Amino acid sequence: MTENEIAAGGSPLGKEKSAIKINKVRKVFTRNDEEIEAIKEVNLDIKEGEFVSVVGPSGCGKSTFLHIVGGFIDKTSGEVIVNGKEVNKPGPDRGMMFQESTLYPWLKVDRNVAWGLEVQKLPKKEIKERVEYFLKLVGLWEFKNNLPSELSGGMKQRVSLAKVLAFNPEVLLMDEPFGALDSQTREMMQAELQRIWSESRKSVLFVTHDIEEAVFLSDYVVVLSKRPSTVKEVIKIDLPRPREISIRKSYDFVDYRNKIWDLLHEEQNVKQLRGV
Ligand SMILES: Nc1ncnc2c1ncn2[C@@H]1O[C@H](COP(=O)(O)OP(=O)(O)OP(=O)(O)O)[C@@H](O)[C@H]1O
Repeated sequence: MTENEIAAGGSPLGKEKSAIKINKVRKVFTRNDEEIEAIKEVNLDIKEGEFVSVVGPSGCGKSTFLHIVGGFIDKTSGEVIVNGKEVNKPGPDRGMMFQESTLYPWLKVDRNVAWGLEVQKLPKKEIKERVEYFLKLVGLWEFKNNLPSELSGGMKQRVSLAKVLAFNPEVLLMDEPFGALDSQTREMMQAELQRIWSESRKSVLFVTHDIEEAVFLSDYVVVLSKRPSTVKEVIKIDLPRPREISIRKSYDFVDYRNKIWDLLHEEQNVKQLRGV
């Protein structure tokens, strides 16, 4: 995916397969007879295996956008296509992860990961294998018999990730998944997510407020404008992988960070001048 291709809403000649294609998505909320235009128009084409982050000024519509892709919020117009199929409701092809863990407090870790698979009535042997594989992948197999209340915030989010991956979704949609964690745990989780992503090679759409998190994890960072949002710029993050935590100190990393910071602050300044 190149910047021009994304800006143009896709790569007509591209050989790589699209994982998530967003065509002219617009969203207007209605509250007390008042219309609130959250998203003016977003076009994106995320190829299979890409990690794409979305950043933008507070309230610009990032979560709304991700929830539209997840099928949890109806769009006003436009099209969302995941692996060739138009989506209008939640489905197992899209695994969603939120800021707060969605684990059941009364179920042990392994049962939490198994729960959705049991609902889907998968064979017992397959459930057992998937639970073991994904708990090992997130490094928490030895905590399989613990309750969520016995885990730290970072561990809970790793279990949540194992739970989502166990469904084998085609794409992962992540809404500030590390937003509630302290900065050190957050850095550790970012490194973990990079490792897990490189092993699973899922396509990821990741919403964050944290510019460094976006640069560290992503192939592309999509910068949204202030509300009603449009795609202001798409930045290709051309840093080698795997990325060590120390890459944050490199000249190139700081350069990407500053560029995105400037783009976001241009948006915020316009807002302040207007007194909004
Ligand atoms: N259900 C709703 N009804 C009416 N307006 C809504 C609804 N949900 C969101 N909005 C509005 O849409 C806009 C975008 O909200 P959204 O939460 O998507 O932004 P965001 O970029 O994720 O915000 P933040 O960065 O603060 O988390 C906001 O103005 C918000 O008030």
